[in-house]
Amino acid sequence: MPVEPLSQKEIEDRLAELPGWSLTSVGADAGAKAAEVKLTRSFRLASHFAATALVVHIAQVQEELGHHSDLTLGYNTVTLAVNTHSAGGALTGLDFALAGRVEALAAGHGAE
Ligand SMILES: C[C@H](O)[C@H](O)[C@H]1CNC2=NC(N)=NC(=O)C2=N1
Repeated sequence: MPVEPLSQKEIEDRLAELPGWSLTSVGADAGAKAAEVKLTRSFRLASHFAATALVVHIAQVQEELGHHSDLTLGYNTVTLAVNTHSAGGALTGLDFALAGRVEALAAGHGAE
């Protein structure tokens, strides 16, 4: 099933509902490769183990949705960055659906 890119207005409206999430430009290089925009958020946790548990929980949700962020584990931080590869790297409803699911579970991990 094809997924449609969201318009700039749709992106702004959905971002307004997701405090803590922002758009970041990643992957630009000096040559041919253009920067991609990703929907991004970082969380801080109480410990490395707590951060690792959040990564596992997010991975479960990503498998359920069939949609996967770049998911980075730091010492006590977890960072997600996501766009939709099958839409050419555009932002789609799938990215915001994942962000909403992650918001709902992160609080239960004490993530800030
Ligand atoms: C078949 C499978 O669902 C697709 O390859 C999914 C997997 N996870 C994905 N994740 C992201 N971020 N974008 C995609 O287009 C994508 N496609």
